[in-house]
Amino acid sequence: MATVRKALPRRLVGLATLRAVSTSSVGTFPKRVKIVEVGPRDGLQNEKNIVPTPVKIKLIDMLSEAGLPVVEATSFVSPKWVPQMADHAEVLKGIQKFPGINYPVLTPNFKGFQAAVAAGAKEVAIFGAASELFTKKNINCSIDESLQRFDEILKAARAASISVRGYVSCVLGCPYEGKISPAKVAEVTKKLYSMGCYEISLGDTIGVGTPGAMKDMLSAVLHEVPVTALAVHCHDTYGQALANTLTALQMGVSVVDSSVAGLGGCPYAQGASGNLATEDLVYMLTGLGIQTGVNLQKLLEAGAFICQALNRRTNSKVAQATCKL
Ligand SMILES: CC(C)(COP(=O)([O-])OP(=O)([O-])OC[C@H]1O[C@@H](n2cnc3c(N)ncnc32)[C@H](O)[C@@H]1OP(=O)([O-])[O-])[C@@H](O)C(=O)NCCC(=O)NCCSC(=O)C[C@@](C)(O)CC(=O)[O-]
Repeated sequence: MATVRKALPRRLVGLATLRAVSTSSVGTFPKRVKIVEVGPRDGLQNEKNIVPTPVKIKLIDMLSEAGLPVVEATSFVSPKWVPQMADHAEVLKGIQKFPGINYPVLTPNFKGFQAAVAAGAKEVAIFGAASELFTKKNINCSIDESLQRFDEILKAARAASISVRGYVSCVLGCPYEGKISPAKVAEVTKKLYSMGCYEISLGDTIGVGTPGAMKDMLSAVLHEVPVTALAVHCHDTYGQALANTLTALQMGVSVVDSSVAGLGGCPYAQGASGNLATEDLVYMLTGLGIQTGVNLQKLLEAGAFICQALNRRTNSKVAQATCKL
């Protein structure tokens, strides 16, 4: 009598069948991708209710346990502007610092930089934009003024041997100006690179981009800045984040920002939804045979932890498919 094989539970099929395949048929990809986990900062900064500091610390520790090489921990911004990040020093001091993992923090100005260094930051991130209006709304100055502030940070950081990452927001569209030209993105990115940022993350802040727009924008930026100094940071408002990221990988980018459980949004970009979910990114990269060093099971646990703490359903498709939340 033929044995009847029972179907695997649907929630297990994806993980059970997930295996690396040769990527030669789908294009050229980097062998390894560095994932910059932005959940504790970008993911939480927009939360209305203040998340208790011990929850933030536990989340970061769980993400470190999961093997993320970079976990953006918090922002040394004005608590009047972003109250959720007011506990920045306690968070940075309270987390376990795993060897080999970087914990950058956002610093909009010299005051924030000094506070970050005093709290033990070894890496900071400055954040500019390719849009005048967004820059004004987000950090209350013009693009030129922002670059002057960043230059001050970069000089002090160099003297203190602190690495500086840069962000350029609104690379595929702005909530206030609409269309942003790839040439403007390339110009601002080049300036941050020339000033000394070792890596520049190109942010689709409101998640309006499509793979074609990503290709056009990156092509312009790649004329000015080497691909090894670039990262992408895609919000998923229109469901394009994974496709846009894949396009960037095909163009040689090997650093990708993402947020556990797809949490996130910018307080000064209303309607923007969360980032690309880290779980979904790791699932895709594993399937492509691209190394990340991330333990997907532990990452799913970190996502379940923060969703429970926020009383929120996860935005990660992989987590939805594999967890009973
Ligand atoms: C830049 C400022 C401070 C200018 O804000 P301002 O009001 O022009 O600042 P100011 O220099 O006039 O100072 C006003 C008050 O803020 C204080 N202050 C001044 N600086 C700091 C500081 N660093 N830390 C703490 N306090 C600070 C300062 O001491 C003073 O206090 P008061 O005398 O009134 O008591 C403000 O606009 C700000 O904090 N903006 C941050 C906005 C933000 O965090 N946005 C989200 C991050 S960006 C993002 O999410 C996009 C990204 C990166 O993910 C990529 C993407 O998706 O595209």
